[in-house]
Amino acid sequence: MRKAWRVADVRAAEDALMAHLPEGTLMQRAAAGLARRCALILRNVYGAHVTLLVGAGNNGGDALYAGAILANRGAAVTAILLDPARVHEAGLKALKDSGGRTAEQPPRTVDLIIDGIVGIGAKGGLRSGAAAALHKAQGRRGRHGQRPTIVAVDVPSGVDVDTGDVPGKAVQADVTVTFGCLKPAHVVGPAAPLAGEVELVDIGLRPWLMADPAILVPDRKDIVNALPKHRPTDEKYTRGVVGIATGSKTYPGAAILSTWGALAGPTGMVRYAGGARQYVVQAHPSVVATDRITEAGRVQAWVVGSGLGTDEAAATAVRTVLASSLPVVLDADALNLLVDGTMADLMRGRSAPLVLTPHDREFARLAGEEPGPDRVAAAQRLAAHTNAVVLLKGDRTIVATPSGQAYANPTGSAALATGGTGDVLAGLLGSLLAGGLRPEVAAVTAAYLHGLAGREAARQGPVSASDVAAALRPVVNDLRPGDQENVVTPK
Ligand SMILES: NC(=O)C1=CN([C@@H]2O[C@H](COP(=O)(O)OP(=O)(O)OC[C@H]3O[C@@H](n4cnc5c(N)ncnc54)[C@H](OP(=O)(O)O)[C@@H]3O)[C@@H](O)[C@H]2O)[C@@H](O)CC1
Ligand SMILES: Nc1ncnc2c1ncn2[C@@H]1O[C@H](COP(=O)(O)OP(=O)(O)O)[C@@H](O)[C@H]1O
Ligand SMILES: [K+]
Repeated sequence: MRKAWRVADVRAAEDALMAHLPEGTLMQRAAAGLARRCALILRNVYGAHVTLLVGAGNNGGDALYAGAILANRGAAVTAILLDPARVHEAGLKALKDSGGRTAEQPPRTVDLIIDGIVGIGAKGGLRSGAAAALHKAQGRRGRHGQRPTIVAVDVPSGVDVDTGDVPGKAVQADVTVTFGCLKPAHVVGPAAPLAGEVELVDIGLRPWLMADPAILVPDRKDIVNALPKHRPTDEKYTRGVVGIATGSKTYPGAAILSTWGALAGPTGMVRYAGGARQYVVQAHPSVVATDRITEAGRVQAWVVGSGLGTDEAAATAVRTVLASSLPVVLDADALNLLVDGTMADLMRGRSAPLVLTPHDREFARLAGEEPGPDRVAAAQRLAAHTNAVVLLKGDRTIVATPSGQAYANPTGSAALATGGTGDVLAGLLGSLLAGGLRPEVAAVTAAYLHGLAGREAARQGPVSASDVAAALRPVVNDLRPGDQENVVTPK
């Protein structure tokens, strides 16, 4: 897992580390890493035109020192000081001593813009002076007529570092060079795509980060490790059976899509219970279908939700699974049935895992408030309140546990923003739960695989939820560890 820490924890670690180092050491390390990445982007540093946007804090200091390193290597470096009365003096001196200069306007040629406007000290969106300087520099062209590359120092300026919110104007970076550790803005919210490619420079901070990370971000290895391995002795029941109670005669599509998602998961069998049974069996002959949950036979987890409606029969279905001692996923209509609070005790009193998968509007109905700018905190609050793992859907889907752990999914794809893809996700998630994964691991794994499937489907053209469902199986297969086989060695 990659990890992101909040600003207060970063500052505490920096203070602790700096107490052991000569003054300025951390900034020198940061600037060296920043300059190294800029040089790689420029390829020929000699003769390159670099413009620094320099704010009044240490973020500007980093930019000035990196500018000095590039100037020493023969780049023409121009610093635009956004607040000339408050500038990192030692950094400015270093730049000037290396042949760099200051100016009020960016020069005619700009190959590279270094955004040192503001870092972890940010408050609100870009201020007007900074936004104007950025706009001008971005309008220039490089030596070869190309648009300037933008490298953000630590974070793209203008974002809320702790939440990933973008409250106003902000820098859209090609590359962000960050120091010591990732921060939430690199991995969640609308800020994350503004960072472009994120490079983490080691400045020796990690041993001093005492606080727990605010957010975990799974990578491919985590998902490979999470996926169950089939044993040679497995049969369908030992692999787990997932029960799907979604869709209805009116909405059979939801049932077909969620069973499709479930079929891509690790379970040995998928049971369906509900009004769309005929359609489901037609689409997926391996599914064993009944009309009602109580008739379905044994399963190891239930998915109840989308397309079910919110009538008394639907409410009974939700109550039945909540009263069981099985892991449960509640999605879509099932979430709306929780809103009036009549099932609150049943829900909070469960000891078996429960995963809620709201999108923003479902979240607002359920929580009584919009997720707002801090989606991680919002998901954590709902998770604590409901005693459930909450998977808050979005372009960077968040998973939060009742104990306050939060994960951000890195694989989201706008291709998923199409009707029915949530049904596919819920089915897959149910299969992972029935396969024995802990609820937060199942949720994180499902979101990750679902995002990859969206990307894969998008390679073939416009995406529908069926395409995402069809793409899931090869995606899962690609990440699933090889099954144990009985290998017979010839004599
Ligand atoms: N600490 C360390 O050891 C290390 C720290 N390092 C570096 O220091 C950075 C943190 O530096 P920092 O604490 O000086 O704050 P910083 O991000 O420069 O911002 C403060 C300035 O920004 C201004 N400003 C605020 N909001 C704004 C906005 N929306 N738009 C425009 N301007 C805005 C604010 O103005 P004010 O509110 O005071 O008027 C003030 O002038 C960190 O991100 C990393 O790069 C590295 O060298 C590694 C070692
Ligand atoms: N812009 C986006 N980028 C990445 N993923 C997205 C985006 N928009 C939606 N998604 C994903 O698509 C799915 C949509 O689910 P949902 O809103 O329940 O739709 P439906 O109810 O139509 O199935 C979620 O997994 C969500 O995270
Ligand atoms: K910055």
